[in-house]
Amino acid sequence: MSADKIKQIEQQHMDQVIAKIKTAEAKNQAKIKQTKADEQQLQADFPNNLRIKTETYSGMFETALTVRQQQQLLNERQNDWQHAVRRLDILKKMERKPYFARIDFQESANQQPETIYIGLGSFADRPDNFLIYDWRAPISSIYYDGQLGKVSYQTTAGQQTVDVKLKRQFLVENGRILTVFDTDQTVGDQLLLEALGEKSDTKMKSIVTTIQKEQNKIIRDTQAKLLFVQGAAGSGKTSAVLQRAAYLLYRYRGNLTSSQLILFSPNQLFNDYIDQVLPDLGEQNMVQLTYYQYTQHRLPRLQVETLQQRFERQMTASQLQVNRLKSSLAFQQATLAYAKTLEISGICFRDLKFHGKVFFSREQIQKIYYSFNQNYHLRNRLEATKERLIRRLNRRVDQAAVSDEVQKQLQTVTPAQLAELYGNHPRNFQNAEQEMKFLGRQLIIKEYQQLQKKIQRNSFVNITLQYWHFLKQVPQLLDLKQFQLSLTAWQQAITEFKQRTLNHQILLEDAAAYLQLYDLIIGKRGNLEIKQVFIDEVQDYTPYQLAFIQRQYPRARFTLLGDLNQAIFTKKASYGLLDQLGQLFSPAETKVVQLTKSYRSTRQITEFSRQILENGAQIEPFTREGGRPQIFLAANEEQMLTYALKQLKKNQNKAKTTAIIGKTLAECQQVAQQLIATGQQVTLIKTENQRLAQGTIVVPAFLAKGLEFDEVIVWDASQANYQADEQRQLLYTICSRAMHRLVIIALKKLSPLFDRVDQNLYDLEK
Ligand SMILES: Nc1ncnc2c1ncn2[C@@H]1O[C@H](COP(=O)(O)OP(=O)(O)OP(=O)(O)O)[C@@H](O)[C@H]1O
Repeated sequence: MSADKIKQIEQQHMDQVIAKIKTAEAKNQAKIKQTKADEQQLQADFPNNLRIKTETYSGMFETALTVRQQQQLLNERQNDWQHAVRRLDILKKMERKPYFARIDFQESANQQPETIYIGLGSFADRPDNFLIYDWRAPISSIYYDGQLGKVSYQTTAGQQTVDVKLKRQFLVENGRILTVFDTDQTVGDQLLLEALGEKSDTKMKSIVTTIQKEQNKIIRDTQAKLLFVQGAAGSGKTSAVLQRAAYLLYRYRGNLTSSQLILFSPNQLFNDYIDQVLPDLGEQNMVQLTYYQYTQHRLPRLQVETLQQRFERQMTASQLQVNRLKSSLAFQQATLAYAKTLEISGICFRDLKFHGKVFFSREQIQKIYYSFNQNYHLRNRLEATKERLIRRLNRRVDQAAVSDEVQKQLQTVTPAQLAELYGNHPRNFQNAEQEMKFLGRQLIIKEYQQLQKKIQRNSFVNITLQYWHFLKQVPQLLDLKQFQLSLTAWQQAITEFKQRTLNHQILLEDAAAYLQLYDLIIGKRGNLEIKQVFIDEVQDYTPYQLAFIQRQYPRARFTLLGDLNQAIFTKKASYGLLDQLGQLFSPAETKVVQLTKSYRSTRQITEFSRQILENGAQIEPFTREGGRPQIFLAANEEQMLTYALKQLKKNQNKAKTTAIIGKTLAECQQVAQQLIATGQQVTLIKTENQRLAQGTIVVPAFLAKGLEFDEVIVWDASQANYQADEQRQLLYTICSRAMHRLVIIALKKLSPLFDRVDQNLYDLEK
């Protein structure tokens, strides 16, 4: 059959499906209206149906029951309504693009071939007559997994094998089929090529129509407790994990909701960049946060080191070793061991004060804390202490209530104040003494409530002092020599920690251990609700941080995605990460998937940037062609600027997004200023709380993580700026942000980190 004929027949089919989708939309709209009307009716009728009976206990019970029932009915209507609204949203999307693929297959030789169409959601015009299958349905897997011929897929009843006869892809716009590709005509990659050739956007798009086989494995895995994805820059890790979240929500519908998923992102800017993907797939967004946000939220009194501070912090050799120690699992083990010793002695408390005077001294509190027998562990020890403190507080309040001073004060209150003191309390006191005691208590209770809150919130635990005490114990708990550290160097680190806390500051590497110790002392239980934790750019987490996160979500399965070659914070230490993870998750329940093909950049850019790495050989470029990267060696700053302006002009004509990526924020501020002075429209991205913008942006490397741009101009990749070997991963990360064009500008002498790159892979201008 000719291609035109195929297209025509397929269009007819699509038209029929769209007509049915439209009918369903109308029905859905009616349903939305109906459920809303029902809800309003229910609300309006409520006062008529409700008979308030409060005279007797059973009457009150009956009233409460009616209110509960009403609430339940309302909730049901609300759910129906939300469900219908969401469904309508998907139908509207499907009306424009009902499906993107068709598969013909035979279950066995003597059975009729079947045809299915695959789209964003499933759609049936009658029960069991599916016109479209959800891309996440078990059968849809064969579209992503294999070529023609025998292909297996996983069903709830086990593995099933079918013979795939036809695999057809459609490029659709507004209900019109633009192109049809049959993958047996060796144009399987055509659709992918089209997708990758598109312009960059300030929002990430879903990859549902072109998920690759390896990515499909990540998306559909339901076995592993730890799924670790090591993938080259641009290999689709982030894309795959978002598709995975959508898949899991579908697969466990009814048992899993988006509020039970959590995603740790590298920075807030990135969070914003990816927040459309799940809604585009018809799912609600999950909680997205950064590790910094998590720790800062839990440490309101301290200023946790920001991304920029962390990136730009200069460390001496021994500070680097201290950092390595504080990042390690050995340090975590030391924290746990130290906490255990606190069951016997050594806990640090602070005085609880009232009106500036000591109310419970720390010695008193400590005495209570250690008065319980050895069966009391940290958690119940603290609980029991709090209980006793509250009891003592109550006794003191009772005493104060009948004191002469308070009783005298009572004589002076106005009738209105008196009425307030009585509140709703029935006035059936046994005697006048009881009544005066009650009123006295009411009068002073507010003042004491502050103290009570302090007790409830564990304010009497001096965690900073405790952590400092712990740091001092560390040489007894682990071998400093293993971290090439002398005792003096360690003591210096303790002094620095103390100095910082005096200024209310804490380093990110201290935050995990500090919180861990606090959690152990107060016996904080993990969040049992969360079922899936996703961590993107995991190479920038330390083993300690991962261990800490793992303890926060004890019931969750973990998907960790990263590229050890892009460790811009943890640098080479990240190469050992996988080994360390082996200590946190059982190897039997761990699955490691490698993604080696890089989709983001043109072949020329990937071939160039992988050579910056010492071990980049296994990164495979995707065959999308473009120009060779350009390197420009400028003699002075003026030339740098002129060259950059020339590049920007080219892109502005094509309405492309260009990112000028500098090493530090200071450098970026300077470049942006200079460009603006020449009349250029540029957006400087200074903090992670900004939004990405179209056009030209100037962004420091540490914020460009995970993002991509049509063109990247690396600002000043000179020897002066990128010299040390530990900058290699940073340079690779920056270069690999480019989708279509990569330009590198350097002042005077190019960074030696490019020495490894084959000179035929780029154009050099001077
Ligand atoms: N199967 C696919 N179909 C279409 N586009 C894809 C596919 N896989 C990846 N891409 C595209 O490649 C680009 C890079 O993907 P993504 O950002 O998910 O990669 P990554 O591995 O997280 O990269 P990095 O580590 O550099 O942050 C995106 O534009 C994405 O849309």
